[in-house]
Amino acid sequence: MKDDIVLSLGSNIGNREFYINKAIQLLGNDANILIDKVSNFYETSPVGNVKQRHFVNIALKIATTYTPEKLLAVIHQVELSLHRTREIHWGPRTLDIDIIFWGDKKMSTDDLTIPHPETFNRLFVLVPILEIISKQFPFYQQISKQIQVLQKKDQTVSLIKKDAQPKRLVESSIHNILSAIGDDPDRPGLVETPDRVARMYDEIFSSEGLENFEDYKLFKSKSSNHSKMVLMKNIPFYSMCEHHMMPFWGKAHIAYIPDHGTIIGLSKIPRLVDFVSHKLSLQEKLTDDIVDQLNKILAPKGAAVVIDARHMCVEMRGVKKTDSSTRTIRFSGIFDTDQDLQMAFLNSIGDINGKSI
Ligand SMILES: Nc1ncnc2c1ncn2[C@@H]1O[C@H](COP(=O)(O)OP(=O)(O)OP(=O)(O)O)[C@@H](O)[C@H]1O
Ligand SMILES: Nc1nc2c(c(=O)[nH]1)N=C(CO)CN2
Repeated sequence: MKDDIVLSLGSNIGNREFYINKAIQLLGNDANILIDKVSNFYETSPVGNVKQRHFVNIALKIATTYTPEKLLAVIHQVELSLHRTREIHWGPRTLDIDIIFWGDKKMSTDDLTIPHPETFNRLFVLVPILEIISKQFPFYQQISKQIQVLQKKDQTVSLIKKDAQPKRLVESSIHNILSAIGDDPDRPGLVETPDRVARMYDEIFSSEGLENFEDYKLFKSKSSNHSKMVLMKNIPFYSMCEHHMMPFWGKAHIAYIPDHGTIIGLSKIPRLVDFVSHKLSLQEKLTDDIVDQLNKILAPKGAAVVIDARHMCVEMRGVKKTDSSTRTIRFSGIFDTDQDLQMAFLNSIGDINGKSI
């Protein structure tokens, strides 16, 4: 990991700051990528002939063990996860990531040109980059000179107030809530609470904005055993209900019948449960999400999910039914029609009378 690699990110559809933050998070989650510096966020006028909304742009300095081609593939995957489609050249997008510099490397293939060919025509690329590179960076002089040239043209690039960035928005909202409930957000016990809650939200809502579970590997097996039920039970999860933003938590029991010997790595099933539960949801929705994702990924002959959960919004407020638990069940494919299979699944997870978790 030696070259300073510089990326430019832009978004002009939906919640632009959210998409940019999510992309930073997804890139940072990759074990082969180290995020070294993140620039401020800028609102920029669209460059090119397409009439469209203003963009939010930032620059990242990263290090990676990937080759440029492999990094481009990872970038395309991140763009895809964030609903990026390629319709209009230079047109609106939820997210665009370009590789701008790779140290002082110059290369050009059918798929990749470094430095990015438009770099020195784009103020929205250069201004954020200048902020995160050192004076020793190979293109430093050229970048700062070209910024002065472009500033005389019609491209606008203005710093977005830090308060408009998602983490800051959560912090200021929590600060307001603390005041609104009659507490003093500035007392010693609470001064760090907004920052703590914002960081916690990053963790417990890490799947917000992501539709598809992608962290899995499928295997093909010829063994006839692999047409039998695969069942994983007692998978613990924590989620937050979308009605009250209060926790609900419990255990998921998941089974599927492989089709044509296609199976999924076992550790990926709990990861799938984490994926669907790390966003605002409902128990019913979580149950459906697990089945739907399994169907999408594996196309099994059938899938079955039982979730037993306790809900803070039922126990701590309103009806206050402490210790009550809720069971949701969903079958698909042959589980839907084969009652023997349903019973086999329910018997295997035990406790079909729904004893508390
Ligand atoms: N340095 C680079 N960084 C990212 N993509 C590049 C680069 N050089 C060439 N490409 C190629 O450009 C293709 C189109 O990229 P993309 O759809 O992001 O274009 P665009 O955003 O419309 O235009 P631009 O790349 O000028 O911002 C990519 O599939 C990739 O193969
Ligand atoms: N301001 C701004 N304009 C653009 C951008 C962008 O990210 N920011 N991206 C484009 C295509 O890559 C085309 N035009």
